[in-house]
Amino acid sequence: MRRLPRGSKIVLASHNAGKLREFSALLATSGITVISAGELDLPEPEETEETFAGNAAIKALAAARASGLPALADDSGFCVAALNGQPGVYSARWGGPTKDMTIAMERVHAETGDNPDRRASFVAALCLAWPDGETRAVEGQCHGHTVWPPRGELGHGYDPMFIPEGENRTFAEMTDAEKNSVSHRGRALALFLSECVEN
Ligand SMILES: O=c1nc[nH]c2c1ncn2[C@H]1C[C@H](O)[C@@H](COP(=O)(O)OP(=O)(O)OP(=O)(O)O)O1
Ligand SMILES: [Mg+2]
Repeated sequence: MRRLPRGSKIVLASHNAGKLREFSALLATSGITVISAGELDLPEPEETEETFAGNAAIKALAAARASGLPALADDSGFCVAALNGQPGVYSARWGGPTKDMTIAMERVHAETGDNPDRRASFVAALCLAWPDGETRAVEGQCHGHTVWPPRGELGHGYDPMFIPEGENRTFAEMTDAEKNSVSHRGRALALFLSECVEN
């Protein structure tokens, strides 16, 4: 399996500002230079797969082919036990056409109702794609539980309604560095750096 040389320039195949901010902090000391899909004006492909890994591959391959550079995509979501793992790969779509995360959190709350099972987790699948079509995937998870009402102004997405195991603050009450040290994305990226980048 091909590894990414240290010093590589890659495309971060995401249009999500919150993810991009977390990735730039996580990659700051890696020696990898990143340019975002937005900076290259790359389109957002349709996420037609039923799995995080499948959708991450769609996004990474589209960006790698369009840019001629290796591309790293993140497909992630919020999986609520009381909702049989929903919204899952539909997490962004639960926010409607404008991806309004207040609407998405309210829908999770409404559909959970008075179910006492508050377990939830975040999942992030990362896919590195090369312009010739080779791909490499890793996954990270972060388990915890939901709270209502939402708390905190930091973070993004469903962060204000999620408390990771061993914490009493929501992700939106933690700094990026604190969140990255335990999050699904932080864990997936640590695996990516150890398995997919030359050391
Ligand atoms: O750390 C997180 N903290 C809170 N919420 C999160 C997180 N990670 C993913 N999420 C939510 C946001 C979005 O509703 C969905 C991802 O959807 P997903 O398609 O992967 O991303 P996206 O459409 O926002 O941007 P893009 O596809 O361009 O990367 O899960
Ligand atoms: Mg998306």
